Amino acid sequence: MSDQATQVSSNKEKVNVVGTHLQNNGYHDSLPPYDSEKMIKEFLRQPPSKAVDENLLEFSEAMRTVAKALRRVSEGKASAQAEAAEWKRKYELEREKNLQQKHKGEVTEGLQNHSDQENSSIEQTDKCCGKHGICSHEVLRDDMMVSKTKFIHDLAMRKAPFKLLWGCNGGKNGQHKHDVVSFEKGNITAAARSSKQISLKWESHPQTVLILTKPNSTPVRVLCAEMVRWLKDIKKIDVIVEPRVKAELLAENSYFNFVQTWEDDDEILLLHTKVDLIITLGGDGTVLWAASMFKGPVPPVVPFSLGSLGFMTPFQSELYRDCLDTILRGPISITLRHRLQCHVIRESATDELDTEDPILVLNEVTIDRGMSSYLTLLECYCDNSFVTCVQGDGLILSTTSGSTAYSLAAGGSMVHPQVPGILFTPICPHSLSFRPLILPEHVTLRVQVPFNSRGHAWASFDGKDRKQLSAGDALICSIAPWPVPTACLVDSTNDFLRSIHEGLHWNLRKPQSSDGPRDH
Ligand SMILES: NC(=O)c1ccc[n+]([C@@H]2O[C@H](COP(=O)([O-])OP(=O)(O)OC[C@H]3O[C@@H](n4cnc5c(N)ncnc54)[C@H](O)[C@@H]3O)[C@@H](O)[C@H]2O)c1
Ligand SMILES: Nc1ncnc2c1ncn2[C@@H]1O[C@H](COP(=O)(O)OP(=O)(O)OP(=O)(O)O)[C@@H](O)[C@H]1O
Repeated sequence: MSDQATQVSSNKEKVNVVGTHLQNNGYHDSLPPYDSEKMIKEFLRQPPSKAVDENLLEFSEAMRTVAKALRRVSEGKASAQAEAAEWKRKYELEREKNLQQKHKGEVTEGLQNHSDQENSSIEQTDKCCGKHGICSHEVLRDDMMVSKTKFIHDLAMRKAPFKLLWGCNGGKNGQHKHDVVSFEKGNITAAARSSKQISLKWESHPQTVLILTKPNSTPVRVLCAEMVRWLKDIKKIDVIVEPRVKAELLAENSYFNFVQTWEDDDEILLLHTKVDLIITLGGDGTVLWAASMFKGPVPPVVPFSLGSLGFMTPFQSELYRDCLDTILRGPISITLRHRLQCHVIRESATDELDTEDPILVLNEVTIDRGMSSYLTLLECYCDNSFVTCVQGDGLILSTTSGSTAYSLAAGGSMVHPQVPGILFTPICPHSLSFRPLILPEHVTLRVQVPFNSRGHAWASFDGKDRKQLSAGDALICSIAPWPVPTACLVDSTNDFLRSIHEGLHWNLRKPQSSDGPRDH
């Protein structure tokens, strides 16, 4: 189209818009018959009418006001939803705490004759938390859930208690540091952070291990059978496996009759009350699988590598005896991997708390266009502020552990898993300036499919469990109160750097030789 033709066409659109507006406002008589090509050309040849210009200005001002009002309404809704999610999270934490206290009461009452050692370890824990306030007992203590029946109560009593300690450099007597910022004589100084390497110290011997395995793999099946024998015969440890694995073991040999499993999926909800340690045999997907089985607190995970990349699986399967010996003795360095807690809120929900069951992800939640060939349109809010509208293939909300997975492939940064934060990474955005963001861990994010979206969006959780999001549906996402503690081979930092060097060959380049030109 020539420039002139383009100009005429755009003028025609302008006249149509103005014409409609003026007509709607009762200006019938002053209007040119805007459906006639000839009259339009005539109209355009006339010098601009002051009345039309003023009306156009008034009209665009009105549109801007409407847009602002709509944005304010959306932000208000986002804020209300974020607040509701936050209250729900606080309520869940408070409930857990109360249950734990109630349980502690029951334990003390029922165990007056219990060994002094056991009682003193509980006291020590209270001291630790009370004194330093940052010990993770509140979240991770193994006996935290209430046992309503004697059965569960007994199981919980068999769990090996442990302590989590922050490594401190320079702190006197292992004193933990609280202040992030100190204020002395008007000078603001960042105090040394206490969140160094976390170590886990058993207070009694672990007694029960849950082994989770990648399906359909002969090496995994062979190793699993060998490990179960070793744990039972040499270490005298009880073993729990999935029903599928128990069937495989029994098909091999009736010796494995002692291995425990569950019959009903509801029993999975109570596993954390009796499992001291989880062992995974597989790749990163098996660690994700293990995490997904625990909707609340997660026992420490020891991931053995029987996959291809193994970002979260630092332990070599051939050396399992030495590794497990060290881990069962303790103390062990662990990485507390944060998870995201995701709620889908349907447009049809009657109130903001009327959500589907929350889903916890260790890597990421992805909202994409699924089978749709249209651009995804997603409105994003952070707490009560509008972030942006995503127009592209979708959006990834990732944990820092997931930063080396899908988010990395979509151009996000790699982040040390111990850094608390949420990665906001677009997938193929149709915009040149949409760079990925990293947001602080305390925010609540809301991603909504607006009513003018051309298609549905699809949310998937650690690459699984796809849910359709229709216009008006929203996904609310915040850091979950229950991290996944994974055992380190060396420590968090060493393991992370090793995984990006070995897994991704990060910044691998042939070294340049020293011969050739030099600065003098
Ligand atoms: N384009 C992509 O890179 C892409 C696409 C879809 C899914 N994924 C990832 O796959 C994950 C699901 O894993 P799966 O094993 O069940 O599926 P899968 O069997 O398809 O394996 C996906 C690959 O991602 C790797 N991976 C998983 N978590 C990782 C992590 N935290 N850091 C580095 N690499 C990681 C695995 O080692 C594996 O090689 C999803 O959470 C998502 O992050 C990646
Ligand atoms: N116990 C399990 N039950 C059902 N599915 C599982 C189980 N463990 C793992 N999976 C699934 O099997 C798939 C492959 O597992 P995993 O990623 O551990 O092995 P891999 O693909 O061989 O290794 P890598 O991811 O390192 O390439 C994943 O999608 C995971 O969700």
